[in-house]
Amino acid sequence: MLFAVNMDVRIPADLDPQVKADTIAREKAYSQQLQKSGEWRHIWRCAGQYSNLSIFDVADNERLHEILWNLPLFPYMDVQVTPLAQHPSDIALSTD
Ligand SMILES: O=C(O)CC1=CCC(=O)O1
Repeated sequence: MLFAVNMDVRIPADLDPQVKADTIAREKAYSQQLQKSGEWRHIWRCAGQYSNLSIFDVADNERLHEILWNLPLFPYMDVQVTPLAQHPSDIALSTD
């Protein structure tokens, strides 16, 4: 199942710099592990924002929830999830 996930990162200004650096490093390692496994298909920076737009390919809603809930930055994020369906105009689906 494909999902588009928008993550807006809102780290408090008064968060300890070492905790912030450690959390961001753990976020990167966690994300890259899931990219290698194929569940985190794409990650794009939303230009001009501390946000990303990511595409996940996971077995079900529960697996997506597990992945998002365990993001090290999750406590500092606003997350929006959009389930994706095939578009009928997608030329990849065309039999013509
Ligand atoms: O910087 C971000 O957009 C938050 C984030 C998600 C995965 C990652 O490595 O950083």
